[in-house]
Amino acid sequence: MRGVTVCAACKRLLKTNISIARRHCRLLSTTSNAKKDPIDLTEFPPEQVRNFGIIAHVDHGKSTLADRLLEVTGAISASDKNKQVLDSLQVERERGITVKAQTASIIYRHNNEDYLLNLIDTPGHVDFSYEVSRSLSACQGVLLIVDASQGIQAQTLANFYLTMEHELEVIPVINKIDLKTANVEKVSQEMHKVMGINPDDIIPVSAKKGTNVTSVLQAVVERLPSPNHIDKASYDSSGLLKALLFDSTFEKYRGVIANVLVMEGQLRKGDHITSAWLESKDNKAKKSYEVKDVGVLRPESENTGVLYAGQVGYIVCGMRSTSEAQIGDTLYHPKHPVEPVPGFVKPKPVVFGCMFPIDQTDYRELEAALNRLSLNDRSVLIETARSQALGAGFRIGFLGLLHMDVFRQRLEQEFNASTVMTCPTVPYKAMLKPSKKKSIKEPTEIIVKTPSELPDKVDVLYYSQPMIIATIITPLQFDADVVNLCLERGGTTISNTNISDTRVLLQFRMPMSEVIIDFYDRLKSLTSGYASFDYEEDKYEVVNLVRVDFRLNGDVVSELSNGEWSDS
Ligand SMILES: Nc1nc2c(ncn2[C@@H]2O[C@H](COP(=O)(O)OP(=O)(O)OP(=O)(O)O)[C@@H](O)[C@H]2O)c(=O)[nH]1
Repeated sequence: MRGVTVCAACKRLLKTNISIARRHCRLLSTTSNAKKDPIDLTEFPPEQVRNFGIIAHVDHGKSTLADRLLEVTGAISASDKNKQVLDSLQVERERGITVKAQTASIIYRHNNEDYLLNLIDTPGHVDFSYEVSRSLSACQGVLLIVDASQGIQAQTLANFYLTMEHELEVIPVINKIDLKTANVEKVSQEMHKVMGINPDDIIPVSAKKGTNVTSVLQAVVERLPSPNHIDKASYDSSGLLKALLFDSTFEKYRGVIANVLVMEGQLRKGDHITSAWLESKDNKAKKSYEVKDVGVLRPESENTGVLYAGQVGYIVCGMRSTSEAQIGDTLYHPKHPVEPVPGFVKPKPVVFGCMFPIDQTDYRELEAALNRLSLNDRSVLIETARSQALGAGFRIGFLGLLHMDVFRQRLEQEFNASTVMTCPTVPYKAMLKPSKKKSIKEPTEIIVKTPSELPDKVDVLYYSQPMIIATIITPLQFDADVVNLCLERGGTTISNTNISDTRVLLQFRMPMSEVIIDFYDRLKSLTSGYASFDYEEDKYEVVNLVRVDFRLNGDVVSELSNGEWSDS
C-alpha cells in the first residue's frame, strides 16, 4: 500500500483484514491522485468484469471521454498534461486522430462492489475500421458516442452496424452538451429514427467538462453483460486455457506484446503456450512459447503474473514476427488443445501503392521496418515489387488513402525509413483470352495492381473495376451539389432519405477509382466541411477502359488499357 492514501480506520484494518482495507482505500486513492494500488485479479471473477469499446465518428470525443473515465477511476491524474492519453503514437498526437485501438483496465466501485472495466478506445476514421471490428471481438458492449451539435454521421452508422454484427449491447451517449450549438433533443430524435435507439436510454455528457461521466460508468456496470452472460464461451477459470489474441504491438526489446482476452482457464507467467494457427501450419513442429510477462494495461502495463477467464490483458512470450503472432488466433496449453474461436476475416486492401528505399542499399532495412510496423498495424498487405527506375521495393495494400499516408509517416517517425511512394491505384481485374501460345486453356482472371502488370491489350477479353457503396450524410441545402458530384464521378443513386428536417442520407454505387484521389476533399469543400462520408466494398463491374496512374520523372501520368498514355 506504499504511496496510497489510507484512512485511519483502514490503517487499523490493515493489520487484520487487508482485503477490505485495500478495497476501501483504493477508492480513496482514486480521488486523491495517489499512486495506484497493485491490482489483485482474483477479486474479479467474470461477473465483476465488463469489457467494452468506445466507438464514434471522427472527433466526436472518444479519446476525451476515455480520459475522463480514467481520471474518475484514478487510473490517471486530472492534469492538463493528460490529454488523449490513449493516443500515444506521435502520428496520433500530431494529427489529433486515433489510428490504433488502445486498451485500459480501470477499477470502478459500484454499490459497494469493485468492478474491473476494460475499455478499448477505437479510431473513428473509416480507414481504420478494421481496428474497431477486431477490438469489438474482445467486448460484450460499447459506448456509442454522438456529437450533440453534429448529430449522426456516416461513421456513426458504420460503427453501429458493426455492433449489430458482433451482437453487442449498446449504451448510446450524446457528447459535447456544453457546446452552445448542442441540440440534444434533435440528436436523440435522429438516433431514434435512424438506429431505433430509445431516447430514454441515451446519456447526455460533456467529456470535456466531466459532466455525467459517472452515469456512464454506472451504465457500463448495470447495462452491459459480464463476459459469462454471453454464450460464446464458458468463461470458467478452472477450465482449459483458451485465449483470443485480438491485437498486438511491437517493442524493440520485449518483442510482440499481444493483447488477449482469456475466454476460459488461466494464463500464467511461466506457462508454455501454443496456438491453433501454429499447430495447423506445421503439425510436427509443435512450436510453443514461454509466457515471460503477463498483466493488465492501466493504461501502462502492470505485471500481474496471471489473467483469469473473462479478463483482458497483455502477454509477452518471445514472439518476434507477424508469422508467429496471428491476430484472431486462439492460444492454449500445448498438452490441452481446445476448439479454436473463429479467426478474423483478413481485411481486403482497397488501395495499392509501391514503396522503394531512396537508396537501394537500404532495402533490407526497409524490409525489417515494414515487418515490425506491420506487427503494430495488421491491416496492410505487403508483397515484393520491382521497378525499372526505382529498383527493388514493396507493393503495399492499404485500407484507404489516410491509412497509406499514416503508414508512411509512421515508417519515417518510428523507424527512420525514408522512402519513395508511387501514386495510389485500385486493384483492377483483367479476364484473359484463352491462348495456346501462352498455355491459357480457358478465360482466366488476373488482378492488375500496377501499370507494369497491365497485360497486352490483344490478350484481354474485358476489364472490371472495384465498386463501392458510398454513404454520405449532408445538410439538406447541399443535397443537389453532392448528388451532382457523385453522378459526375460515375455514381448511380441507391437511396436518398431525410434523417431530420435539415439533413439527408444519400447512398450511391460508385467506381472506387473515382473516390481514392480527391473525392473526399471535393465533398468537404462543396459542403463547407459539413458532409461525412463512409463506404463499403461492392462487387466488381465490367469497364471499357482502365486507367492506372503512376509517376514518370516526377509527373503523374496515366497508362490506359488500350495502350495509350495521358496526363491525369
Ligand atoms: N466542447 C467540447 N469539446 C469536446 C468534448 N469532448 C471532446 N471535445 C473536443 O473534440 C475534439 C475531438 O475529441 P477527441 O476525443 O480527440 O475525439 P475522438 O473521437 O477520439 O477523435 P478520433 O480518434 O480522431 O476519431 C477535441 O478537440 C476535444 O477537445 C466535449 O464534451 N465538449
